Amino acid sequence: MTAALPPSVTAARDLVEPVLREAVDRLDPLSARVAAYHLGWVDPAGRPVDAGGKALRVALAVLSARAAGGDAQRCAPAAAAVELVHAFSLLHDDIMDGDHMRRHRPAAWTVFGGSAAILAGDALLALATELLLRDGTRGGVRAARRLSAATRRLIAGQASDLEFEKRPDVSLEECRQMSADKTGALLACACSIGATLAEAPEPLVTALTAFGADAGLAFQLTDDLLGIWGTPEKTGKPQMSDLRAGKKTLPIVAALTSGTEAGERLARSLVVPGPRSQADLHEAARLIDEAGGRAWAEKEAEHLFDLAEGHLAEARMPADVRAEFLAIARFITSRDH
Ligand SMILES: CC(C)=CCC/C(C)=C/CC/C(C)=C/COP(=O)(O)OP(=O)(O)O
Repeated sequence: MTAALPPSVTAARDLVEPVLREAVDRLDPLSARVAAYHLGWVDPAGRPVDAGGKALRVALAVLSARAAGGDAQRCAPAAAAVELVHAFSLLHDDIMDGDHMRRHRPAAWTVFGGSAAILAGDALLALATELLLRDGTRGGVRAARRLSAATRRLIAGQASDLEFEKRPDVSLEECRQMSADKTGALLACACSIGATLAEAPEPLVTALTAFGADAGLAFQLTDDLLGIWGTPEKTGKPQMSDLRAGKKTLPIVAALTSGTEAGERLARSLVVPGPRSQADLHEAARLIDEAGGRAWAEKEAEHLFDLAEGHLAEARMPADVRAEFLAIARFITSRDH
């Protein structure tokens, strides 16, 4: 069953959006225009719209402050910083992958051009650092260090993702590491940044980080599944673009390494050079399913949800905060967008 976006996400977005808007307003006019479009606040002509992302990382960051008994308002710049790193990564990812659609709209680079989109991404990354350094406490410095380390892992994961496109022999373990870096590291940082800022006891920060790492990998597995079998009307992105680009996502690698006849046939079809027809892509999706890649990914996402839940059970925090963390983790594994 598909879970709905939990209400805590909307409340956190309302808290953090003014901080994001104030930060983006300080950018040069071109970067500010591209960023406002990419963040879903305006249309290409600059008229106000409401077309943003799900704001999951913002919600997780605010929850992590509440888990530590910290002040949600004080955590808003840190939550905004995490969202800005996420926004930077999507802006650049669409350029690298040549993807034309993001969040049901033309990707920013198709509207403003690649150079302007690259600059806007760079500007968002710089803003993220500034926002974190505004909190001059020891917790603020630790939080800035953690976000910087997570950003380095996100970049390392993206580097592996690109490299794997050209390699037919990627192992499931390599693919898992790439996904943990590309997506899990920032989710883990979001889940612990508020507690880090509040200088919470180390066991709480460790448990929240572990929760976020497992939920983050489950997030990427679900994203990989939606990339093949999702509905573009819901995801806001074209179907099959990973397969078209030769990406080694987890369900694909699980199928390729399954030792099945379908996995062998999939491997042979993926090494054929040149553009793939819609029929070829549907056949590849069928082979992934037949080789067990889809079932494996669904089961693995469920297993990671259980692990994430276990980490939360170990941590001391108010019961309502735990319930809200779990609702987001449940959304992550059963979402359709
Ligand atoms: C350095 C670089 C270019 C890195 C790219 C890394 C990258 C694209 C990781 C994918 C993460 C992911 C699944 C995003 C969708 O998040 P979401 O569904 O929460 O997005 P939303 O904000 O649109 O809801």
